[in-house]
Amino acid sequence: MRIQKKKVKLSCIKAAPRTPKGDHFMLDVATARARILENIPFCGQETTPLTQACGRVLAQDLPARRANPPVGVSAMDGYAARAADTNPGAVLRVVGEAPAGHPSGQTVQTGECVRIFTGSQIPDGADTIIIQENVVREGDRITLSQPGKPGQFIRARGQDFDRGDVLVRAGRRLGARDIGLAAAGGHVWLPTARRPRVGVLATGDEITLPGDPIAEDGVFNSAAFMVSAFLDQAGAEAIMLPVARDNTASLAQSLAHARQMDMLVTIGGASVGTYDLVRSALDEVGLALDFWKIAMRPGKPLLSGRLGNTPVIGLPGNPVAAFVCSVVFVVPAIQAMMGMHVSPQPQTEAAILASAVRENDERQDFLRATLCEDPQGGLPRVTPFARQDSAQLNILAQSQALVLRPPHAPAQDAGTMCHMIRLG
Ligand SMILES: Nc1nc2c(c(=O)[nH]1)N[C@H]1C(S)=C(S)[C@@H](COP(=O)(O)OP(=O)(O)OC[C@H]3O[C@@H](n4cnc5c(N)ncnc54)[C@H](O)[C@@H]3O)O[C@H]1N2
Ligand code: MOO
Repeated sequence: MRIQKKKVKLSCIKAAPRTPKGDHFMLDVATARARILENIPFCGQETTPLTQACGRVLAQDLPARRANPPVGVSAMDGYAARAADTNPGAVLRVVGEAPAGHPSGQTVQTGECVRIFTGSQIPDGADTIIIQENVVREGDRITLSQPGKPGQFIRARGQDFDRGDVLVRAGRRLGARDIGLAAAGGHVWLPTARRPRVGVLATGDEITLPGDPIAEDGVFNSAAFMVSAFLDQAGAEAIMLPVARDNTASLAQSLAHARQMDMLVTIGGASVGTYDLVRSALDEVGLALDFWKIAMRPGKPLLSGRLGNTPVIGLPGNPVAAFVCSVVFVVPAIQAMMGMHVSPQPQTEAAILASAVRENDERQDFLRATLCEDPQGGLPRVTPFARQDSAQLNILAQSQALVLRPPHAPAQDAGTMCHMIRLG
């Protein structure tokens, strides 16, 4: 299968949100995610050397260029013989030797054998391997103490895979084992999806680069570093843009380069304050807005749209909200852009609540939680942190899971089941 450049359904993107319900309307999380994913174009492919392909996404099915093993080979050090000759006590004549990589070229006749090693090609006529521990050798004779069964210790040609077999499917993010398999199949260059170039644009007058002099009320740019690291980890090439200030001129200057990116992610300035200007600045440069505001905590002022062909996701400025929205929306969008299969619903796991939770309001909650595996193999137990403020990075960093709570979920006691997303 070759990944086709996905036709973008531009019809879905209109100059105005598809939900003309006013600025108080919040789209549900599942619909927001599905709408982001349905408008993601494939980022294109390139050829990558095998040595640099780990972590990249395969863009075409990879057929084996030859069988593995390419010929029948021995799985042990010993003697290749005819099984019919190998009764215990039988004496065979050693007529040759076949080190791995040096086939003997002989045909084993009745009463004969060939000295053989692990990985050596099986000589014609032989159909069994007698391991060397089960023979006594004197000169060019061996005396057998064990019989040999046909096929014993022989790896048949193509036992692992045949020529033309698909080794790795398009859309798979390659791990070390896939690299080994591709190498075994004779590939040294792989067709991979390009790493999507994602512009990460933090905004705000208070936002300062770590290391720079900082005002008393200044805030270090944690969110852009965190989101960029997370996107790099997911296979993208995050490009951290200079921080835009809270004025339309600065935002317009930063957004001028956005169309050269495969995706633009803004951070902050997404809410309703006087200086939350990201949406209006994006409007100025021609954003086709799909939606703004979702029923999610953290993450309410999330924005999605398109600048020309470049998908734009506007993340809330609170760093925890920016990260959780990256888990639920941005990384899946990057994965879809690289041709990976992404489910419209976030992949969750069942877990047991280790502490009680309150009833929920209209926003779907993603509670930061610690996780404890059950040594008996039952469901893991999750404990949401008491403090769920979306500015608390320390708690986010200690979290191992996000516990999902649907809108209007009733209060739940400790010991009841819930669903969670495991954090890596
Ligand atoms: N009246 C209302 N106020 C707010 C609402 C609302 O619905 N009505 N929503 C709240 C929610 S929810 C969120 S989330 C925030 C998001 O606001 P913005 O996206 O406009 O973000 P900012 O105001 O720019 O920043 C919020 C907060 O995060 C800090 N920040 C911003 N960028 C970064 C960064 N790159 N690294 C670290 N920290 C960052 C910023 O200093 C603020 O403290 O709005 C609520 N308000
Ligand atoms: O998205 Mo906000 O972080 O709920 O505060």
